[in-house]
Amino acid sequence: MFLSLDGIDGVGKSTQMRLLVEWLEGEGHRVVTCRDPGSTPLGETLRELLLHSGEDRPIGPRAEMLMYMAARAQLMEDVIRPALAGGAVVVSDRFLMANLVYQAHAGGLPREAVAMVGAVATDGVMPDRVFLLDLDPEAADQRRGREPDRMESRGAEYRRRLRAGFLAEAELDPQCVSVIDATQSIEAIHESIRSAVALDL
Ligand SMILES: Nc1ncnc2c1ncn2[C@@H]1O[C@H](COP(=O)(O)OP(=O)(O)O)[C@@H](O)[C@H]1O
Ligand SMILES: Cc1cn([C@H]2C[C@H](O)[C@@H](COP(=O)(O)OP(=O)(O)O)O2)c(=O)[nH]c1=O
Repeated sequence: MFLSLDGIDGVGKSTQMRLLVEWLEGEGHRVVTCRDPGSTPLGETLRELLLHSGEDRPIGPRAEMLMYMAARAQLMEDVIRPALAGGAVVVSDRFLMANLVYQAHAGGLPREAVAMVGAVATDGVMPDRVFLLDLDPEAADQRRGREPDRMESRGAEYRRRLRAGFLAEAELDPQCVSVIDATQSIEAIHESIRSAVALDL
């Protein structure tokens, strides 16, 4: 089974991922975790470039989209596909939905073009369930508690488009995407995620 968590920055993904993995392992499942972009040598290098490049190394919107896709393609080949083949539960911190939202809905690239590149990058392997943690961007900003990185410093309007983009993507695939009200307590959110996963397992 392949699960992913997504949503705007600071919404509580890492917190929920940790709790979900602890619970799954406690239930006796073998769990493989990853982060997108990242979790391979190429992916971590691309992540560093994507999140920490300064003005001396501009990254245009198309290059940015393709760099996220390249990181994901390597992640699929080296981590996700072998883990699924070996019977593990894969839990990914973000996946293709983030590309559709950050680079298409909020970033202005055509959604269908990004989706087509996504089909190549993932080789058609998609999460069985995506947990979308939904929160007002201002509330998420307050939770973050550190300096914004390159993606996080794009301003309030971009962040509002992100939230709307995530909700629009969720509406396109309500069977697969569970939208969770992230204003709830950490434990209440964990409980919703856990009960949905228990039904799927
Ligand atoms: N439901 C919640 N309510 C209040 N604070 C939360 C909640 N979930 C996470 N936090 C806090 O918000 C901050 C960001 O959470 P984190 O899991 O790192 O978010 P993300 O991985 O989405 O950036 C952390 O300090 C975390 O303890
Ligand atoms: C996967 C992905 C992430 N992103 C962005 C979202 C985040 O701002 C950033 C990295 O995500 P994340 O792992 O959430 O970083 P953090 O350590 O800040 O929690 O990259 C995209 O723009 N496109 C993508 O395809």
